[in-house]
Amino acid sequence: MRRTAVADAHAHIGRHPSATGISIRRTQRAADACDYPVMFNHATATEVVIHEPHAGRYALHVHRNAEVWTWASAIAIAAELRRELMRRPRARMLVAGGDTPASVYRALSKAPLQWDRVDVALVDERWLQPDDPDSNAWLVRTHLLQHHAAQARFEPMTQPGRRIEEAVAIASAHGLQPASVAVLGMGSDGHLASLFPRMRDLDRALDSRQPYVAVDASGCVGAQQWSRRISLTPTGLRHSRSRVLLIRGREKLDAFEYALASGDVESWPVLLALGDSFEVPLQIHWCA
Ligand SMILES: O=C(O)[C@H](O)[C@@H](O)[C@H](O)[C@H](O)COP(=O)(O)O
Repeated sequence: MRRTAVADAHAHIGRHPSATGISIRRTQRAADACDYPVMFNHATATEVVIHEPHAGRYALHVHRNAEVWTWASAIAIAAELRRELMRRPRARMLVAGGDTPASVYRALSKAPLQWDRVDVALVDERWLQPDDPDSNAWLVRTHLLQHHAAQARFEPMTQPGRRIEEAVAIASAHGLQPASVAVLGMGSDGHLASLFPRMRDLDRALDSRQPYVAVDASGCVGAQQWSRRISLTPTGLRHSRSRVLLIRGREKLDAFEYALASGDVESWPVLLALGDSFEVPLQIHWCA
């Protein structure tokens, strides 16, 4: 049976505990695990860094540059989908919006998978119609649902004439199905999906038993001009078998480290992706 890129990365590693208590694992040939048209020499391009106190909660894949980050992230996501398709008739994937994941989605769209057996849904959406270039649906259609991935089945949340309550109910009904992977983004303020630090609706979203809620992010800088949104909840995230967090830039890595140090979910909702209830660690892919 074919191994996943991430599994191979872990299988081929040599482990070097450092003086700081951070152990660094150097990957070798992780990209060989996937029959992608791999366009870079992946060997020794990536380090997996695990802060020991959080071992088992997350692994941080540090990539040498944006190209390696793009392809390694896409390969890791494709491997999750492939593994699911080997076991089940369909695979479900949740995807984030924002600017960061566009190149990963373009690379992923070329993965040789049976995309007609893949369902794609959003982690969150701004309350915009799907043909609005600022909507997350537009991002997904433009960058992910291309090439092979054009065969995937996409569930946009918004539609002309659909009220926000209906959109939430429909997304929540679909969101009860298990997803093989949730592709997540994070704002520099530590927001996850559309769960913003100290947002007025945050407690309700955190306590919700539904996979999605409508939120009012007025006053939250990270929400930019789109304060009305629909977001995945912690309940919704628990329906994903694996989580991949895509971040780039020193500012976001620093924010993540502040979040870990603080441990305060209301100030750093990204911590929800780490929760103790998950069976597999969060896989973070980062480059400068
Ligand atoms: O609709 C949104 O704004 C997003 O889904 C959001 O949660 C995003 O993932 C982060 O804000 C990161 O966005 P950037 O990649 O643009 O920094």
